[in-house]
Amino acid sequence: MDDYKYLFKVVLVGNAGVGKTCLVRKFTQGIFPPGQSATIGVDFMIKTVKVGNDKIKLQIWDTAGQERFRSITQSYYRSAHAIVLVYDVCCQPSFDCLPEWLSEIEQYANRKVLKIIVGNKVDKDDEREVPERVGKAFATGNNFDYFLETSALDATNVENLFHEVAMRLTEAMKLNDQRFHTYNIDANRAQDNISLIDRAQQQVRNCCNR
Ligand SMILES: Nc1nc2c(ncn2[C@@H]2O[C@H](COP(=O)(O)OP(=O)(O)OP(=O)(O)O)[C@@H](O)[C@H]2O)c(=O)[nH]1
Repeated sequence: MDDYKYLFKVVLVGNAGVGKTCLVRKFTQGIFPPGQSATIGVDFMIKTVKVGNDKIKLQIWDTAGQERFRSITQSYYRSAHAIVLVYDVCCQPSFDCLPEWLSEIEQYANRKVLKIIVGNKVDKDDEREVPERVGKAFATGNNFDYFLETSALDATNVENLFHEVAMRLTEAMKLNDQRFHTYNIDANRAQDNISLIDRAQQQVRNCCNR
């Protein structure tokens, strides 16, 4: 049976060629696709993970990094629970474009979206152009919720990335549920109060009517 506690929509964005599709396929299918071609528009894959005893369904949207698809991909931001902004640690221009991606996120995504930044391709350490501390500083300085370096090729941190997303969203959702529950209890109490007042007024009215 397809039972799960929550379904979360996770959207990957970032420059063309940074490895978004490879990250998604490594996580969902366990493979590093050879000769991965550029994404056209958007694509999505689903994987269920466990957070504690809860089954969480992740609907992972892989968007095209190419500029010509930007207007299509922008429409996927709004309903995202989490946005994973990916750059390539061996490609300085992909890091330099992060402010542009950030302003898109701020413009199109929900204000409360979980914002994660990922530096991919750490397996090519000898070709690294962006030091880890620089990525981390960008993440902290721009209020990202989480920063991680990954490799879709050798699987470094790929599971960690999506599990962290699932865990943080589940925590947020449970907190929200609790608040909602408390709100309902308060609302019920308020109802009780109103009905008590009503009854009291009724009695007063009855008294006066007598
Ligand atoms: N060494 C190494 N190469 C990677 C890694 N991830 C992706 N690649 C390579 O980078 C290239 C682009 O990967 P994609 O996953 O297609 O990149 P993308 O971000 O989805 O690109 P668009 O679909 O055009 O936006 C491919 O040749 C991959 O084989 C990685 O972690 N390490």
